[in-house]
Amino acid sequence: MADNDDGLVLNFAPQSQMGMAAKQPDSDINGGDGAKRTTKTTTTVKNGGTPSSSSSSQPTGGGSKHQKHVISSLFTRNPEFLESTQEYIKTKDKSDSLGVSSNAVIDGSSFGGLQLDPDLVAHLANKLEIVKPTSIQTQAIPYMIGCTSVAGNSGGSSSGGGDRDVFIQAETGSGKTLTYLLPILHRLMKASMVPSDSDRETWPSRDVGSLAIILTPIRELAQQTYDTIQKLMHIPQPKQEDQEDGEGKIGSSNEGEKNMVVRKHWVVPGLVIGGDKKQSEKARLRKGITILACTPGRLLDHLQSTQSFVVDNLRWLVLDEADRLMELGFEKTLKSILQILDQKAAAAAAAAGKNKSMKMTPRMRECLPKKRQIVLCSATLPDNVKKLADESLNNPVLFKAVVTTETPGLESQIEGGGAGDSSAVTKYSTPSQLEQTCIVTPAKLRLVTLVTLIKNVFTKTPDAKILVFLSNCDAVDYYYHLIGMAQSLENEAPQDDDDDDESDVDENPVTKLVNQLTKKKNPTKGSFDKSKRSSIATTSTKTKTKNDEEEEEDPVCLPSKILESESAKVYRLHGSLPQKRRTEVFRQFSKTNEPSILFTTDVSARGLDLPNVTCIVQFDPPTEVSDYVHRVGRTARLGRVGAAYMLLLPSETEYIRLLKDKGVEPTGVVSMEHVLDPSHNNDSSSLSAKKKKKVLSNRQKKKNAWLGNVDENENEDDEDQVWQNKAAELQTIFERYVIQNKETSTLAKKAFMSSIRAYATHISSERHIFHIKKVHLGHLAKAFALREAPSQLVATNKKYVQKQKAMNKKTTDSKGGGGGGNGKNVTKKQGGKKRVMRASDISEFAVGNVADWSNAPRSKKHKKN
Ligand SMILES: Nc1ncnc2c1ncn2[C@@H]1O[C@H](COP(=O)(O)OP(=O)(O)OP(=O)(O)O)[C@@H](O)[C@H]1O
Repeated sequence: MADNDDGLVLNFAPQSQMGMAAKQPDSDINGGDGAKRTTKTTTTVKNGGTPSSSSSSQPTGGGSKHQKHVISSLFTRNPEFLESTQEYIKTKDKSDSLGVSSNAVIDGSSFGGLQLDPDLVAHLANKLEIVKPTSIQTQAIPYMIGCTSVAGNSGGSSSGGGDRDVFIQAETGSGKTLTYLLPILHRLMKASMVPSDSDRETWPSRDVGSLAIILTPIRELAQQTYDTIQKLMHIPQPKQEDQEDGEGKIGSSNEGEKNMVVRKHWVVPGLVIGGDKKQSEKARLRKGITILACTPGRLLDHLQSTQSFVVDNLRWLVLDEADRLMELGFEKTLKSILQILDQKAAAAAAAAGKNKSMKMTPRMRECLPKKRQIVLCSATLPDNVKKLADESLNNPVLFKAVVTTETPGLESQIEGGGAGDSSAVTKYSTPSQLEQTCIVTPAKLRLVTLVTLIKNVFTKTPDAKILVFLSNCDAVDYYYHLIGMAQSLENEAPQDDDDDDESDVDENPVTKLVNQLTKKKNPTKGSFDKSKRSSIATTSTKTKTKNDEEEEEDPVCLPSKILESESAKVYRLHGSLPQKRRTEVFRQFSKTNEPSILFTTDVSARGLDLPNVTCIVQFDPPTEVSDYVHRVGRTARLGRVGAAYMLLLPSETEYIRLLKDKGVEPTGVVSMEHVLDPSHNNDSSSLSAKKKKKVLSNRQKKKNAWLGNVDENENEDDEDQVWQNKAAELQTIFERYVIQNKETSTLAKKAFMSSIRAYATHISSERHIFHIKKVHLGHLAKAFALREAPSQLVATNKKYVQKQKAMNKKTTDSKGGGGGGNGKNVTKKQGGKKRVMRASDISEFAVGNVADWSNAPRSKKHKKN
């Protein structure tokens, strides 16, 4: 254990008085030149342990002026971040942009004006309170329902457009789902019209099979789309006598629709996602699902194995979050899906040519697209999607609500079927009313900054709903437990207090805390033990018995005791949870109006429309800028306000420039003091001034310390002392909780290692910013409330690597060197040797070579070796 990072460092004397226990500066791997070196350390107290005596001649209780300077090691040896010297903090002027909402509905417009079916318009207004369209809806809906053609269109239908493939590109929360769903429903409604005196046999039926497939990369998104379709489908069927009053369809001004009635019972929505019972899905597909929401893997499975799944007449294939669906992992599945759909369509067309019925009524042929239309939909348009447009789409037309590229005329390039200039810089756009702040915080302070930030949000908005994005499932599990279970000392049950008197003498909160910690005789006792866990669970489906206590099902959420918001609930959502639990969490977090935090991976980054999310926190930066756009897009939806925070290490601040290059401009960049120090909470400018002054006087203070002089900036230091003590106290609570709870300690180590692995997965163009060698692993351990030096973790990791190697060998042997399962094996060259990583080694969205990070220098000694 490297003790330099392991505990509270209490500073009672100038360095001139320091003895052997004085800290040596860490190796320069952390933060380079900017690393701040402490000069006042004399006594090290390991959290939860006994103060280790140093050679300091100073007593540990009150007395000299310097004795009240208690600086936690949290605040020493951190790399500097001086806001005023960073040119990229000149962010856009808030007052210029934040007032205008770029993804809101358009005043003075209406869905009726878009030529949508009047019943549908009435239903939207009366039941769903959707009256005015957004910009992207105004642009794309008229074309997709076949009312308008596109200038220069050579491939549109005779009905004036609507049949070409479509790309819908607009900001997050701008209503893209309704943009493609409303035209589909409108055309299905039209296809449902039959002459009022017609025979039942001539009515459209479910036998026609699936006419629209909506493909999404994530199950929750498929579920959400399915729910939306269901809501839209609840259009009341007009009474027959009303429809047959001689005027035909109510509200229709179309001559051809006179004496027609709507028979829409055959339009049935369905959902097919992995993790559900396949047999029941098969049964539903056999009966006929007209609009199917699904995920790629399960769709391909049914296309290959469910004979009764009819897709011969498919008219719409919507790829929601198209860029994600085209990424590695989905690309192959998607290609296979397209191949099968093409084969089936060709076979059906040939059969129809031989006079075999395709179960399409004449009205269907008239109202639906003449052939399958592919609709690609996303807030981001990277190059791989342009490539897809070039290769697979039918003369596509692009509808976009924002400028996405610097290259003028991209729209026409896509319309013409070209992939565009691959050298063009892809530009993204985030809602203009979204407040985006980057918080630069040293690795050691990441945890306390996160928790204090959450507390600050709850203070400002007591019923806030917060999403915290992490890079991997293990980190989600860990922080969910930590924030959900740890509690402050005041909330703790009284302990044995044999020697209480001593602790009351010292008024310093940190010392008091340390004294309390050293009193613990049995570390497994206390308020954090396992048995307590069940008692604070809010929702548990199982009745607890003695025997099954160990296996007790996890609750859906935990009531946090650490967040100073009495009723704050902590949730978690990631791809390794059972599907039932995922659905439960998604639904509960969606509908809750209580203050809540959802710890999640990128599984929640795209498409999810979680109502009233106040704020997004990116604790781990995303691995691509497009992911940043989607993550922050979970708030500030449809013209509402929202805030997004991203924590960056001082060594990562260049990422802000990279964001700017891609069109994403944070509205503020601040250091962690802005969060931790309450006096700065609402005034970032004063922070800069204060910070600047502080850094400038740093040398002088060091000098004073060496000379044993009284510091002139003492008052300012006292102010800092308060919030620094508070932060240290918070850190200690977490560290103690981890130490006392074996289960959490294991989770913490797992989370640490998975996070390091995930760090290695940043795309190559970002790797110079997010390079593991720039991260001080000892400092980073603090962010996981771990006091163990990484060397201990490395030992664990070595075992892990060996185990994985053995497993890989087994897999390679048994499969004759081939890849396994759905995932791809990644071959990495290491030290001249090839090492195969199985896809199963990799946490969700957290691919990386386990061995990479252990090669990073961890200490001077290690570096030398
Ligand atoms: N015209 C409208 N009027 C009122 N509400 C609308 C309108 N259009 C969409 N909505 C609602 O706005 C919310 C956001 O819509 P949606 O999820 O389709 O956004 P999106 O553009 O697909 O976002 P993302 O890119 O994050 O997937 C939904 O709750 C939807 O029902």
